[in-house]
Amino acid sequence: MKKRIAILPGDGIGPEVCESATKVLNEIGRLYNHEFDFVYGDLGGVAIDKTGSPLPEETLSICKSSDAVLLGAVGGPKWDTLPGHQRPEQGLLGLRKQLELFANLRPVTIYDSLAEASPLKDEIIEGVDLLIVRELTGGIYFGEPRERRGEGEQETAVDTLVYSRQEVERIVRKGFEFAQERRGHLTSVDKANVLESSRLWREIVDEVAKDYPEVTYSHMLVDNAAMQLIRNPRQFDVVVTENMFGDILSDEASMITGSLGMLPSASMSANGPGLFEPIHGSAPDIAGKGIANPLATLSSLTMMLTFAFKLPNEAQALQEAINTVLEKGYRTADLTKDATDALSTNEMTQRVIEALNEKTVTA
Ligand SMILES: NC(=O)c1ccc[n+]([C@@H]2O[C@H](COP(=O)([O-])OP(=O)(O)OC[C@H]3O[C@@H](n4cnc5c(N)ncnc54)[C@H](O)[C@@H]3O)[C@@H](O)[C@H]2O)c1
Ligand SMILES: CC(C)[C@H](C(=O)O)[C@@H](O)C(=O)O
Ligand SMILES: [Mg+2]
Repeated sequence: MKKRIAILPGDGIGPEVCESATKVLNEIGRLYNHEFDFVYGDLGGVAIDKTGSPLPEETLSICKSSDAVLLGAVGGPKWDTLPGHQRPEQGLLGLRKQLELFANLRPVTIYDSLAEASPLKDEIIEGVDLLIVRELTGGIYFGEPRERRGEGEQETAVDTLVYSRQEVERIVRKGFEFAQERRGHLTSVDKANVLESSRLWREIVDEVAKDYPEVTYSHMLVDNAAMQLIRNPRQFDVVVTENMFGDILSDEASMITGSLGMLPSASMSANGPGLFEPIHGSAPDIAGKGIANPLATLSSLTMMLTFAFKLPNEAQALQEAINTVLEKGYRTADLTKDATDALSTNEMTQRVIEALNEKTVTA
């Protein structure tokens, strides 16, 4: 199989984790006889520095003409003082919007061998397997107007939270579809006790539910959901929620697994190329040190192999390789208290490549 993959390393640790991903993809290509062609594009701060824009036209066209997009991360202190609409993060938001990536899947799976890395007790995290389905192209991230008004004591700032019926319905359907394929339970998270947009969301969930009679579902307010994720994460199968709630809850949920460096994501449109990225950011505090955990990005590759390329065997092999390195006790610094034993990004990548080879040889 021949596939073209747009690689957008971005800023901070983005290039470090993307390098890990391209090495692993090359190895999968070699072992399973696929040709993965990489086309590189600039996004975020690096793109601002080169072109003045966080999302250059060329990057967009590279993505549109590829079979899948891999993204590292964007942003960092260097660009923090730019006005909102010129920031690196706007490049990512623009890309999501332009590629119509309305459905963001963030699976939270526990690795038994990593239990000690989680701040939660073993009996709370054991067996956790949930999927956050986050709406990605609407809500307060994109509503207009977004502006500052007035000056001095009179100054105000405005963000707008808008959802159309169509935007809500298509993501809620995704939530029900995934629940149907999984354990058959959907939790819809909103703030319907306060927000009008959440009341519309709730109505639509009740309507769409009629088309999925085999799925049980419930509504949960987002503040309670934040607490329940820590109290009893096993109660969740699929969580469907709007853009900002999904952003916050997924970072929180990553700590059930032990580290933000573990959580992958896939962003899907109705038909165009999907975008695959770790949920973490550019981690300026560790950028350039070669110590970032690449496993969130490598897990995002398993999602790419599954969803974009329909290569379940290769996806499974990579997932098993990740399991193997963790079972063998290999840890990057974010996953261990004993920093002297911590592996670098490159060493962890090499261990995954070795595990892939062991599996293929013994298969
Ligand atoms: N998708 C994205 O591109 C994305 C996502 C989130 C944040 N950001 C941006 O990243 C910048 C930094 O944001 P932040 O510090 O709030 O969040 P962050 O996710 O970059 O980092 C939060 C903490 O987690 C650690 N961490 C994150 N990923 C890690 C990894 N793979 N291995 C080990 N440790 C890891 C960091 O070192 C840091 O201590 C901001 O500009 C923000 O806007 C970008
Ligand atoms: C960088 C930022 C715009 C982004 C978001 O809020 O969606 C990030 O936090 C994420 O989770 O992908
Ligand atoms: Mg986030």
